[in-house]
Amino acid sequence: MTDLRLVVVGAQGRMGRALITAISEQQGVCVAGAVEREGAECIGMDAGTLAGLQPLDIPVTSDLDAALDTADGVIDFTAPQASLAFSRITAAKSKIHIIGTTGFTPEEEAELKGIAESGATMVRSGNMSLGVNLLSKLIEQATKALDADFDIEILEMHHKHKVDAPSGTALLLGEAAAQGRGIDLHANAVMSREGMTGARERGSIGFATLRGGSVIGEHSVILAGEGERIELTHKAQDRSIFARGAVKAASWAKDKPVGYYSMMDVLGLN
Ligand SMILES: NC(=O)C1=CN([C@@H]2O[C@H](COP(=O)(O)OP(=O)(O)OC[C@H]3O[C@@H](n4cnc5c(N)ncnc54)[C@H](OP(=O)(O)O)[C@@H]3O)[C@@H](O)[C@H]2O)C=CC1
Ligand SMILES: O=C(O)C1=N[C@H](C(=O)O)C[C@H](O)C1
Repeated sequence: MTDLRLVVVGAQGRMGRALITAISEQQGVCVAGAVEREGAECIGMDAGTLAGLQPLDIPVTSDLDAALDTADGVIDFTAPQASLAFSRITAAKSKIHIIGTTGFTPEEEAELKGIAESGATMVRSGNMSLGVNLLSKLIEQATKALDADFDIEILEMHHKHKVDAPSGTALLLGEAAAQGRGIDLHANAVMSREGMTGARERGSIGFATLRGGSVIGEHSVILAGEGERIELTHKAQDRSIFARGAVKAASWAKDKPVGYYSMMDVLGLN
């Protein structure tokens, strides 16, 4: 069987380089293209060299449209507006589009879903790791079993370069907690606290964000009751967990109909 041919967009980024490495290491897939923004200093450079590997004979370009002519799909960990622009291309060409980008507004998310349904086979998740997706299932079970006497608080820490908050993972875990409790996340979320906030509202879901250093990604969901506290935590130690998850999603998507899927679909956890 021929390899699944994948283009990495945002090739120069932290995740772009981890993706080139993960695709190169895995059987059944290959790097078919590497795309960066027009004018980026890495345009023309070899994708393998960019990722710190042996040369792959794939030069970085700024033209996703052309790169996709000889590829099956795209893996995209970039920025919300870039992912939206790329999705119009993947949908027009009926390709696989795996999106790890976070920080979409609810309106942008709805737009992305509509574009996917018009032609792409899209998998999008705020976290592509097996561990976080399994954790979200455990959180759903825990919040289903415990009533609102247990306060739900979600704490996350990431590296100093991260530009969106709360993280995509924190929101994903918040959705799982809300789902377990049978409530709407957005109606019950408290995204930050400052000053005379008043006492905590029963049934709300609180978020707290820390940023610093090189932390790859750490998330805790705390269920705080009277006299006891449960903490469910995931700590990412290497970006390869996200990259391997994204490659798995692309392989899974290969024979799936056009549509908008999540990592829970890929992992059979839905
Ligand atoms: N779902 C998951 O499992 C994970 C998600 N993420 C998410 O992935 C995204 C990227 O993270 P990270 O790699 O750390 O960020 P980086 O800033 O290191 O990388 C993003 C890359 O995308 C490029 N880019 C942005 N806009 C465009 C464009 N229009 N055309 C081409 N390239 C573009 C950037 O180029 P430039 O620098 O020129 O802007 C940069 O090279 C974030 O949203 C992050 O939250 C990260 C890890 C795991
Ligand atoms: O920006 C990052 O680095 C990460 N972003 C994702 C998120 O927003 O949750 C996933 C991971 O935690 C790393």
